Amino acid sequence: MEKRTPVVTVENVNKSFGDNHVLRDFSMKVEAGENLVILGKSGSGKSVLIKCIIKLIETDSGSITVLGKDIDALGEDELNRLRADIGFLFQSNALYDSMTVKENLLFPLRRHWSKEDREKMADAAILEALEDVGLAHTINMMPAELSGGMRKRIALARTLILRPKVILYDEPTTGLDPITGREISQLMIDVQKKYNATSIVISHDLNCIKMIANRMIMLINGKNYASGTFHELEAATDSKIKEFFE
Ligand SMILES: Nc1ncnc2c1ncn2[C@@H]1O[C@H](COP(=O)(O)OP(=O)(O)OP(=O)(O)O)[C@@H](O)[C@H]1O
Repeated sequence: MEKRTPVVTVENVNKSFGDNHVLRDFSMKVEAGENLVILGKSGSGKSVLIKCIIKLIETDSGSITVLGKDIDALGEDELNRLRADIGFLFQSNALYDSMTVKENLLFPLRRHWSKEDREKMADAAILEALEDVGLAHTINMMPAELSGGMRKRIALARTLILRPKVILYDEPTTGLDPITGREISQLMIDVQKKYNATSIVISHDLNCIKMIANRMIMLINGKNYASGTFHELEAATDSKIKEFFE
């Protein structure tokens, strides 16, 4: 895909829960190869927005196009195929505690690869994904035997195994110490370079954001309030933007 093609387009999206109007005519475009960070206060709707992008949550109005497909026009099978191209790294990692690292990585392949492909290629794919995150030696370990940073890496490896074109990260460094947070941020940069994936990252962590963001969007009062590079927004005089950097 050539540079500057929108990979995700969100147009005038509204989403309410009862009388809680979370997204208000929210619009954004994300271009191929970008590392876009969405910054907003707790409860501002960042998770709701990325869940709308993979249709885990239905919007009330507006449109969302991902990799050229209007997600509201897709049937269940097409939506599933599209979801294989979109990696979602949950804040909780969502690893299965009763499965080994290898079994955790096999899980998405069971859903999206044929039995024949799995028999031929799963072992090599699992090893490569683990090598990408520097954890090949943990292949037979259980998640409980790993540190928080290692679990985050395994969750990322499980996302990478399907070679997603778009990766959605929900607060990837929350709960990690600053050094581990930096390592994860560096890994996200490395992954973006290796696979030329497009990343949409929700984060409050200014150190992480400063490292990874090519561009940022401020989600304020349900709207795309401002967009720019870290340095542009850091230098903004608008009080609503300034408070994030203080
Ligand atoms: N399934 C749901 N049902 C009802 N309300 C919801 C649901 N999901 C989210 N909300 C509400 O939508 C608002 C935005 O939530 P969201 O999780 O997107 O916030 P956030 O910006 O990601 O916050 P944080 O940084 O704390 O994770 C909150 O008021 C939340 O209570």
